[in-house]
Amino acid sequence: MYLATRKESVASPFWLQQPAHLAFVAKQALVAEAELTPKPGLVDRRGSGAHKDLTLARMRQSAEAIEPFFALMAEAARKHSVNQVLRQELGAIGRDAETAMFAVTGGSNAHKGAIWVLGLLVAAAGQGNDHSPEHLAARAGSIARIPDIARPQLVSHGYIVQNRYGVIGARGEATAEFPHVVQVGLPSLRDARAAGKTETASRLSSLLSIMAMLDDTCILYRGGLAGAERVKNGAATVMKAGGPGTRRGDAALREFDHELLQERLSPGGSADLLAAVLFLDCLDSAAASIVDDNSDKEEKHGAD
Ligand SMILES: CC(C)(COP(=O)(O)OP(=O)(O)OC[C@H]1O[C@@H](n2cnc3c(N)ncnc32)[C@H](O[C@H]2O[C@H](COP(=O)(O)OP(=O)(O)OP(=O)(O)O)[C@@H](O)[C@H]2O)[C@@H]1O)[C@@H](O)C(=O)NCCC(=O)NCCS
Ligand SMILES: Nc1ncnc2[nH]cnc12
Repeated sequence: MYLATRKESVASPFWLQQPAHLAFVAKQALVAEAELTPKPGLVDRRGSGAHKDLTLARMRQSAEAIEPFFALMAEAARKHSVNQVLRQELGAIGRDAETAMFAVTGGSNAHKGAIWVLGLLVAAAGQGNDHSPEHLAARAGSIARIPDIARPQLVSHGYIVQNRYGVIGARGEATAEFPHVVQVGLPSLRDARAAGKTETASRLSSLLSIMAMLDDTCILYRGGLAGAERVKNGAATVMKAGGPGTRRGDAALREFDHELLQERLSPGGSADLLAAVLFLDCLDSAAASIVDDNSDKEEKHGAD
């Protein structure tokens, strides 16, 4: 049986490229991220983590509310090449999605970063039939590098932290073509699966690997440089202890979660990037399994 290898370019069938389908996969990635338990400092099935204004129900409502906007982004991307007109349309749709998110969450910021990250990846996926993670991240990066000329001058947490500490933040992650998604989170997810870990432990491993490396502006805003250093070290300690799904790794994870709750630190940026990992993994696996199925049929025909 022919198995597509990761380096090969796998053409996705047309239905995988449909805006509604891409939006559904993006929404599911957000719901899967929110439901993944136990995540350090974040909202999960156990409760609100280090947040006062977010709950799992609100995260789900937010994901539902922004799903139609992902479909509009994919639709816009089909109509244009990577150019300024597309960038403006995506920016306008993204801001409408933020408004819809704030409306259903009563003003809480559940998914602003995710609208940005997944919006760009959905747009990239809407533009063609190569759904390999590397290709989508590169195309999304080239959209993100086009200036958003209609952007209102907002003093966001990310803006404050970028000026204070010189980190690149959510915008820099995208313009650099999502290194923490493609080079850190996705390999970690797949390595953990290959090592026989459960899907939950594999997703948690992916999250912790990202947390150990990312300059998360949410952590920096609340905890400063010292807090950010403690979070990176804490996540690395869990991974060095064997990672989630091992006795020592789970014990280290419990301790780490406790520390984040005490210090009110929540890695929202890392959570968004985990959702991006799950989105890319789903598209890639779907395309690869379809190639696998078709090739199997071709082989049988050949043998007849
Ligand atoms: C380009 C934008 C991302 C705006 O950039 P800016 O730097 O101004 O960003 P912020 O408003 O601070 O939001 C960025 C969000 O991105 C997530 N994030 C953080 N660090 C990283 C990173 N290194 N890489 C990737 N992503 C990162 C994070 O989102 C999550 O955290 C949110 C909660 O954060 P915050 O509000 O700070 O914290 P609270 O707990 O609510 O506050 P307090 O309680 O402490 O007061 C949560 O939403 C998660 O999603 C950052 O918040 C982009 O948004 C933009 O330009 N949008 C305009 C529309 C557009 O063009 N859209 C494009 C569509 S394709
Ligand atoms: N699970 C989660 N908890 C808190 N903030 C988040 N931002 C994105 N996902 C999150």
